[in-house]
Amino acid sequence: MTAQTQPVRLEVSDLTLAYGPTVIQRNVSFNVARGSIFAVMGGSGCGKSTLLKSLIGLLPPVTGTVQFAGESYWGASAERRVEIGRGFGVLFQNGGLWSSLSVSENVALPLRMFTRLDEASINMLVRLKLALVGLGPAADVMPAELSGGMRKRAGLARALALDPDILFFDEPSGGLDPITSKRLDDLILDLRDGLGATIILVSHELPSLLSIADAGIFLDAETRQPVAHGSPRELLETCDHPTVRAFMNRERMETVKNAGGHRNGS
Ligand SMILES: Nc1ncnc2c1ncn2[C@@H]1O[C@H](COP(=O)(O)OP(=O)(O)OP(=O)(O)O)[C@@H](O)[C@H]1O
Repeated sequence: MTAQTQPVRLEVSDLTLAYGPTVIQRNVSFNVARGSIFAVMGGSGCGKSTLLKSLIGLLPPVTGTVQFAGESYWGASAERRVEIGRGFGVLFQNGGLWSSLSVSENVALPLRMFTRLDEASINMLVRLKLALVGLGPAADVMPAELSGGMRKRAGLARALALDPDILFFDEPSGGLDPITSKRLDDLILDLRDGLGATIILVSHELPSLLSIADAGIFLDAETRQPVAHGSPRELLETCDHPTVRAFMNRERMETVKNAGGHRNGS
């Protein structure tokens, strides 16, 4: 079964998002199929992170609905929203690690907070999650000692700690060199293909978008609404909206420029 024929995992209808009186986006509607990677695209400041916030419980929409597996998220009680949120795994832009905790303590944190597992079980799960992202040997390392790519992978291990139903990634490859970024993309594809994960991803890294996303939406900062729906490849090849074209061309130029750029370890 392809991603397109899978049941809908997330359904967003007619969202309006605002900070106080300032509307950031309106008329935002899309579906995400179970086991697919969905990209939220658009230029700087168009509202990608704001949309993500409204999906993970940090910003109530002004109007519209968000449904997970058919259940209205913002229509549910606060207690129920916490329960639904237990099924979310979130990877923040900089990895979002606690600097005073080692890598393994960071990954253990959600297990300690949200489960009644004993220490031995927590240790075993932490080892499993770190192995999954290739960070087994770095279990005792402090975040400050990690490279950018390792920090993202540690954040990913923590996002996976509670075996989430759905993963949200904010700029997973932002700030990484092309090789490290490609490794992270491969890891994200493994999560989809190996574990059947459903992933919502905010990104403006074109190579990454093209290689991993199955579908997506393009938000426009000027009109404050979505101007295109489709996979990044479809938008690149067929969309003639000027903002989308400008984004694709600019990101392509950036990619060419960065191809000879710096190389960090991962
Ligand atoms: N807490 C906030 N209060 C008021 N305005 C905000 C807040 N957070 C973001 N904004 C504004 O909302 C708009 C959208 O911001 P957002 O971070 O969602 O955009 P983005 O597309 O994720 O940008 P980028 O790609 O640069 O990260 C911007 O104009 C931003 O200044």
